[in-house]
Amino acid sequence: MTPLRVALAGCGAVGSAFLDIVDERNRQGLDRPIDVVRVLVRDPARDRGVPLPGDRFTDDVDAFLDTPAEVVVEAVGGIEPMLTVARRSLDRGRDWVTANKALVAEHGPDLALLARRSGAGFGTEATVAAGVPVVSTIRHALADTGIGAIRGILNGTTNYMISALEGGQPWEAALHDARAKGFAEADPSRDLEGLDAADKIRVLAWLAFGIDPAALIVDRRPVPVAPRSLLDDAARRGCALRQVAEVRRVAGRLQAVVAPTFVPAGSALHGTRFEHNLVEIDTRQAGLLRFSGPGAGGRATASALLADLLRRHPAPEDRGLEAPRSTRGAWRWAVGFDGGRGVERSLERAARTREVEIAAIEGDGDRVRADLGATPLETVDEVVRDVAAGRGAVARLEEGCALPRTAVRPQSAGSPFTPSETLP
Ligand SMILES: NC(=O)C1=CN([C@@H]2O[C@H](COP(=O)(O)OP(=O)(O)OC[C@H]3O[C@@H](n4cnc5c(N)ncnc54)[C@H](OP(=O)(O)O)[C@@H]3O)[C@@H](O)[C@H]2O)C=CC1
Ligand SMILES: N[C@@H](CC=O)C(=O)O
Repeated sequence: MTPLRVALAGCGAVGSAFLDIVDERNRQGLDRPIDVVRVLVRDPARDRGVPLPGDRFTDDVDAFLDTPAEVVVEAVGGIEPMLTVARRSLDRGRDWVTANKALVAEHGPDLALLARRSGAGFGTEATVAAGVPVVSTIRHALADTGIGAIRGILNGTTNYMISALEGGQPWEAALHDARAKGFAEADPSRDLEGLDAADKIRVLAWLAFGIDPAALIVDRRPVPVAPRSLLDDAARRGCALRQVAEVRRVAGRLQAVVAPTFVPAGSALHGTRFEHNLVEIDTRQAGLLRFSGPGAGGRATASALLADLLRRHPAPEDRGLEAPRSTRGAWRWAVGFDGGRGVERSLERAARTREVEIAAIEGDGDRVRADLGATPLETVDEVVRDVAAGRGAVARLEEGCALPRTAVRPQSAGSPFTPSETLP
């Protein structure tokens, strides 16, 4: 298969994670290989420990643009020189896939128009909420069905720092960690002052309401430095502090805000912690939709870049996986045993006696975890009793598919499992 040629702009937190993911994917050898033919950086001589030869790196924008590639992936940030690189790439009909929300918030509609004219793809999934697919949800899955409001936590760095402060970490140490983990912008004041979240809410407003994102005025309030006293105030009122971004239709107009906000304890906003993001979409037809997951970090963002890229250059339908001919081998009950010598062999024997299939088993003698095939609960109970009684092991039920009880068997007398922390 001819490889798909990609030119990558940027090899920081996001760009280097993109190279790692591409390398892992190429090694699996299942899909069309991706060849990253050029990487644009400021310092091409620096050893970055990435799976790509050093001679692919350049700081020369013209050399970067002149390298033949079907797709340009951008993970640099800021307006220039990336606006020029985007325009020139799209003009040439190259797909442009970007994580740069500042650029899309300022120039998204112009770039989308350029892409339409040249027939190039324009992928922006990675600009908002990193690994959480809200961009394509709003653009494609919801299309023009009607959105009343979008609200959520859109900045992983600020949320990470607030969570760290809640856990007793000093503010400066939290900032240090957020930078070290690759969450923060090159200038972290963009995170804390709400500029990053404002760019993201502008991008979402463009996609949801068709407004020029650059024209949307966002009422933006910075998170104060070391907001310990705000956290305490919030707690006294049964709330927690979060940086919340929102855009809402009000009387035929759009109102947008990014601000440190008291949110009720126990709410989804409160439950969103560390670098996770939450996006709530108030839809006219389907009610409130909620999306959450890692909203910052190299790998989560690179995953969104790769998804945009693969949407235009899909993998072949046949991935060499065989469709199962029966449901045998699919797990139905996950059980674990602690203690009791030889518990693994005892489990195998009990399963054989009761004609229960063991789909997978792993253990180290005294601790065993097994996936049992589709089996009525009372048979699972019997197997577990046999093992636990004979070996003195403690059994845990981790997960199971609640098949109906069989008519012929008596109801089990009490559960042989000890309560498991993995089940609510
Ligand atoms: N980090 C994250 O969690 C997320 C980031 N994003 C966005 O992704 C983009 C990249 O972020 P991130 O990887 O964190 O940033 P980094 O600061 O870690 O990396 C930026 C990269 O761009 C290169 N670069 C910077 N300026 C130039 C320039 N003028 N010419 C050529 N190369 C340049 C740098 O080169 P060098 O290495 O030589 O300095 C570096 O490799 C930004 O738009 C960001 O907002 C989006 C979602 C999440
Ligand atoms: N700095 C941003 C990175 C992702 O967009 C954030 O913290 O959310």
